[in-house]
Amino acid sequence: MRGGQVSLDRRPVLRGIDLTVRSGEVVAVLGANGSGKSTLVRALLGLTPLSGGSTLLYGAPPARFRDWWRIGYVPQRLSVGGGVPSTIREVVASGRIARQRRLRPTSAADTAATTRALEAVGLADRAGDPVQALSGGQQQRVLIARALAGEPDTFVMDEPTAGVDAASQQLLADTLAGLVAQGRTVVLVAHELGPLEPLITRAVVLRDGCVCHDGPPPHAVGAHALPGHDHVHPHAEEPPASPLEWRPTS
Ligand SMILES: Nc1ncnc2c1ncn2[C@@H]1O[C@H](COP(=O)(O)OP(=O)(O)OP(=O)(O)O)[C@@H](O)[C@H]1O
Repeated sequence: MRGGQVSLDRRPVLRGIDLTVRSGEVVAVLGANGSGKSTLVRALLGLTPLSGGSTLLYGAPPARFRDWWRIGYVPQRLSVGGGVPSTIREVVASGRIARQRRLRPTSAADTAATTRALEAVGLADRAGDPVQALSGGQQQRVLIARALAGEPDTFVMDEPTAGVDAASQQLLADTLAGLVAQGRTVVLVAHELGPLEPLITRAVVLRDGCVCHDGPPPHAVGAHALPGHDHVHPHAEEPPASPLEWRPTS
């Protein structure tokens, strides 16, 4: 992103962000409530339009980007509205869509990747359950599994551990560690890094829509010690984001 600006309700939310994420980096986007973290990751992916500046995905503007399978996006919340019941496996399997050719049936590779993803988040034994019946933390794990199932090159995760129990956070950290060792790239929004902290190679801290720190994370201090940290609590009143809004455009 170069000079990225976003205004929401005519209020500037991002005020000129320069950010280049390189292959293999594990970037934590940190900052106080309302500093613009979620807006930044959405704008990086073209989900929220820029009012100024530009953003490129693997060299292409989002409108012309075609290789959506390369990016696994974990939004902040799962929306299960619409009255159509989905099982955990169905939601996780939808992470394969960007890899599938139109009208091509599900392959053995799709099924195997979905099963691996379910195992990686500890939900394999509940694969047939409706997602509507899950707690917030369990739904978050479904969203993580959906991204894992797509076997992307880059993971973009908006608070992947919010509301997730300690054992599942450790499971995610172990899974991500393996993927990072294989050269995958990770950008994640976090308030508490927890078990993810050792993986982080770079911290980008936002304050009022500007980057106020960009560099190595201070070790063994956690997100709370970073400049600009003034977070109080995660999003209880916010409406859920739709998991279906992110679609490959090709
Ligand atoms: N759809 C919207 N319309 C208007 N304003 C919005 C919208 N979404 C976010 N905002 C505002 O933009 C600012 C940045 O929001 P954003 O969700 O990006 O912050 P954040 O750093 O992710 O916060 P949090 O830590 O609470 O998740 C906030 O002031 C928020 O109220």
